[in-house]
This record gives sequence, structure tokens and C-alpha cells, in this order.
Amino acid sequence: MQNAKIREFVTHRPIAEIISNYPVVQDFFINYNLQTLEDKLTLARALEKMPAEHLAEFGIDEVSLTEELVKFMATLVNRREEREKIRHITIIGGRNKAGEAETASLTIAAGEVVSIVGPTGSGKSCLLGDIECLAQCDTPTKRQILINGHALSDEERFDMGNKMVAQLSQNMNFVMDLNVADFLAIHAKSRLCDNAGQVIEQCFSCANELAGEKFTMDTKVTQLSGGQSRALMIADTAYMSSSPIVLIDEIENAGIDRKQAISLLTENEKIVLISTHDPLLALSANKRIVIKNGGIHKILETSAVEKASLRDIEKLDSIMLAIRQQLRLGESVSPFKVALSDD
Ligand SMILES: Nc1ncnc2c1ncn2[C@@H]1O[C@H](COP(=O)(O)OP(=O)(O)OP(=O)(O)O)[C@@H](O)[C@H]1O
Repeated sequence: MQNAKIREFVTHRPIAEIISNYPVVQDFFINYNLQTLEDKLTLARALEKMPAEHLAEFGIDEVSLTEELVKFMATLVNRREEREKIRHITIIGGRNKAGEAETASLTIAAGEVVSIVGPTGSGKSCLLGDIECLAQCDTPTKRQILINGHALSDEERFDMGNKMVAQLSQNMNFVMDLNVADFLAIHAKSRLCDNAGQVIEQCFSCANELAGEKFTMDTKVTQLSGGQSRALMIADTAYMSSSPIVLIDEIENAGIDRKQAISLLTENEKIVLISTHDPLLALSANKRIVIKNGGIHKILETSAVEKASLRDIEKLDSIMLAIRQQLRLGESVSPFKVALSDD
């Protein structure tokens, strides 16, 4: 966003609208002890109503305060837009649990979905962990992750404000006792969402669509079920996170609409890696990484035959979902017939 556009917005819109779109601006006003400004007015009109000496105490006048606000918003907002676009990530093999070299290395392009499969305990989450911390041969696996073909400096790697990777893990435990509305508002604020109010609404209704049992904006996040928490975090990642890489650790047990969740996440050219034991999710990706004994054993392309079987797997899956739903609702399971391609 250009400074001129931000200046125009700041000059002509009421303070309430500026704060609703960029909640972090509240902190700017607090710094100048201006939290009591009349928020239905524009900044200039609201400042006229303040005693003249108020700003003088801070050694600033109305014009320079407006310019400071424009600069403050520009630094924060432009930062998101200026981030180098991630075109691809590369996983360079390290060592498996036996200390043997991993020979495979893999480059994943923006917009690609890659699944990670392997026996329980084989090291799938470990691979996601390496990507999450953008490992530079300094984790137990000794893998290295490159972004657009180059290693990252420590500064880029640990820049939390510019977080490249969003991870949805198996265990979502909320530590703060907030309700859903406050939780989403804090996220929208910290991620500098444009149109925060609208994004919060979208996130809330999407999470409710993904999860079975509905929850409200007043529900405490600590009272959400595992599936509801996962649905909330998926919607949150899809709508609010600007992180270009999304890591998902086993959403199959979460009791949510997995296909809808993945298609939601793969919008916007994100790189998505899913660790899974679920055939539907594993084969929905075009590539899958097979992990064995802590190492990348092989990388398979989903073949045309497998893609064709996917249609049958989807049929089976929707039957399973329907049965699960009937059981959840306390209904008797109705008779069903499986009609697969070769029948
Ligand atoms: N290359 C490696 N070198 C050393 N330890 C490893 C390596 N890969 C995995 N491990 C260790 O193996 C253990 C199991 O790994 P991990 O939790 O990633 O398995 P998983 O495949 O995700 O299992 P699950 O399917 O049960 O979630 C962890 O303690 C992890 O640190």
C-alpha cells in the first residue's frame, strides 16, 4: 500500500474506521495518550477538540502527528506486502535415525500440496518441525531448508513478525481463557488484517462450517472440543495468516471436513505440507514424501491410476462420513451399498 493511499485513508475516515481496519493503531494513540479521542470524528476534527497543550507535551503538532501515524501504518502494512514472494522451498536431506545419509532432496513450489506418509513414529512430524524452524543442519535430522534456493540468515529465520510458516499441530491447547471473539480480534490485530471486522466474521462462520457442533463468539476457546479448536485454527490460518507455508499435522481425527479445509488452505498460492495416515488426504496431493526410520525414503508422484482410485476413496469416505454423522446424531445407521468404479 502506498503512503499516499494510507494518508488519504487516515485523513478522511473516522478514527473508529481506521481502528476497525487496523486495530494496532490503538497502540499508536495510547503512546500519545490519545485513547479518549472521539472516534466517530476524523483525526483532524478529533484533535481540534483536544486542549492545545496536549500534543505540545509530546513536542508534536497535529500535522506531524498525522504524518507519524501514516509512517507507523506504512511500516507495518508495507512489511507484509514487501516480503519477498516465496516461489519454492527446498528440503535438503540430512540423516535418518540410524545416522545414514538421506539421499532424496525435494523442491516444492508455491501452490503445491505435498503429503508426508510413513509408519507411526517414523519421523513425519520431525520433518514438519524442520520446515517450521527453517532448519539449517542444526536439528537432530541435520536437514537444511532453503527458501527460493538460498539459506536464510538467523535474522530472517527468527523474525517472528514476518513469520513464514504457519503450523497446525495435532494438539491444540489454548492457554488463555478468552472467548472466540476476543481470540480472533487479538489475532486480527497482531497480524495487521485489513478489514479486521469482516475477516473475523468470515473466520468464525468458516470454522463453524468445518466443525460439526456449532459454537458462538461467546464460547471460551478453552471450552472448544478438539475438532472445533482445529476448525477454528484452520479458518484462522486460511483467512488471517499471511504465512506462505502451511504445515498440517494430521487433521484426519479432528472430525472436520478435511477436503474443504485443504482447499481453503491451498488458496492464495500457499505451500502446504500435510503429515497424514489418511488415504484421501495422502492421495489428494500431487506428491508424497515417504518417511522410514526417520529419513526421507522416497518421493512419489501420485499416478493417474491412484488419482482414478481417489474417486472411489472419496465415495467410501463420504459413506464413512455419513455413518459417522448418523452415529453422532444418535440415529440408526441406514443401509448402504458401495458402488465402486469396477462394480
Ligand atoms: N532423522 C532423525 N534422527 C533422529 N531422531 C529422529 C529422526 N526422525 C525422527 N526422529 C525421532 O523419532 C521420534 C518419532 O518421530 P515423529 O514424532 O516425527 O514421528 P511421526 O511419524 O510423526 O509419528 P506419528 O505418526 O505417531 O505422529 C521423535 O522422537 C523424533 O525426534
